[in-house]
Amino acid sequence: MTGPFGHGAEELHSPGAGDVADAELSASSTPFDSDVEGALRPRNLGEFIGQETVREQLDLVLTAATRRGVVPDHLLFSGPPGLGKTSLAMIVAAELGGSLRITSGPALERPGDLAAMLSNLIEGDVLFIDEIHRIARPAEEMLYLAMEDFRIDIMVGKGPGATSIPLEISPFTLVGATTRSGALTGPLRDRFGFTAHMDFYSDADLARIVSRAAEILAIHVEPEAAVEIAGRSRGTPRIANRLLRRVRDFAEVRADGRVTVPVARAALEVYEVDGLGLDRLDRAVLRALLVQHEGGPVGLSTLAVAVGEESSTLEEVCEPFLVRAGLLARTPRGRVATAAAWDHLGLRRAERDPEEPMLPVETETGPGPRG
Ligand SMILES: Nc1ncnc2c1ncn2[C@@H]1O[C@H](COP(=O)(O)OP(=O)(O)OP(=O)(O)O)[C@@H](O)[C@H]1O
Ligand SMILES: [Mg+2]
Repeated sequence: MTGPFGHGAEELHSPGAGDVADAELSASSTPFDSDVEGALRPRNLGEFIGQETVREQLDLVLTAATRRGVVPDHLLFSGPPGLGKTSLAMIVAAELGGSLRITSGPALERPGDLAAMLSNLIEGDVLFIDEIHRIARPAEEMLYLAMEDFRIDIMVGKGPGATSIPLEISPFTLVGATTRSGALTGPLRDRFGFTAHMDFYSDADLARIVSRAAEILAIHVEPEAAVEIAGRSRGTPRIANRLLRRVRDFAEVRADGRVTVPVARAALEVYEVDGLGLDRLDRAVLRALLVQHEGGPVGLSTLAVAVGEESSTLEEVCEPFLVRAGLLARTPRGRVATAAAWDHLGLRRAERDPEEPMLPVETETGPGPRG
């Protein structure tokens, strides 16, 4: 079917857009995972476990606005993947009784895409923009006016004859989520009235999350086994829920279906999740750092090439946890491994002449890091 919008629709499938979709698939979860994730999402602030500070602050913002009868300020949730940003956005809409419109930075390539969403909002709606740091510049500029004055300017025509028509939009609350708040421009960041910095969860909170998920999925998990799974979940609820499902598979196929500590341990060994919760990619990164680069310092992009991953995946997914676990440090000269990293992989640093300069690091695959 070809119509006046045929061309526009084709633009959506430009190679660039395809790359984005692929990157998203590999960086987050498979469609099947997200189905189950939906069932496990906390539905209100009371069900949301952990992040006490964020919960208290958010509760105040929402309660105060509701009492005054106004729409709450725009909210920004920042933190590594899987910590509950999308869940919190859904909770905000539920607590306010408005409906939730979901989009993402990469989907808002042209300002027209955003204008369509904004002009369809009704008062009290929550507009959720995931990965807001990836929004294209023209759409971002439209957002400034929309966030501040609940107004957008629609451009009509092209060239010198173009005019802009102001359009009122209904008061709404924008909820932005980002894994890289540092990548947000100053003007955009300044327009949020509240920023929630989500931190990794404690093992105790993760154990509660595992037990809650086990109950919803009707899996028998002993309390100590929940603690065992929690300890290997890299401080991340999404990983805790995923490990629980893999442990359940193992328990059903190789045991009597009940998850005990020995069952959990054996299962996690099969899935190559080690005692600290490092997975295959985390270990590959550490190994490249230790073996190929003698513990660093080495640039992030060099490490990414060594393990065949995108730099952004390393930076947003692996690195925050490796730093938190005390295995990796960031220095102005690059990433360095800590003593704990050598111990964890059971490797020993080669004896070296202390006078010998640390850089540049040459590897058998070619010259060392550039830039
Ligand atoms: N505080 C919590 N209590 C219980 N379950 C949680 C909590 N936070 C997250 N989860 C679970 O973890 C899953 C992932 O959370 P969510 O999708 O909200 O993360 P996210 O921060 O949006 O991740 P991404 O950056 O990858 O989009 C949810 O499906 C939910 O089941
Ligand atoms: Mg999300």
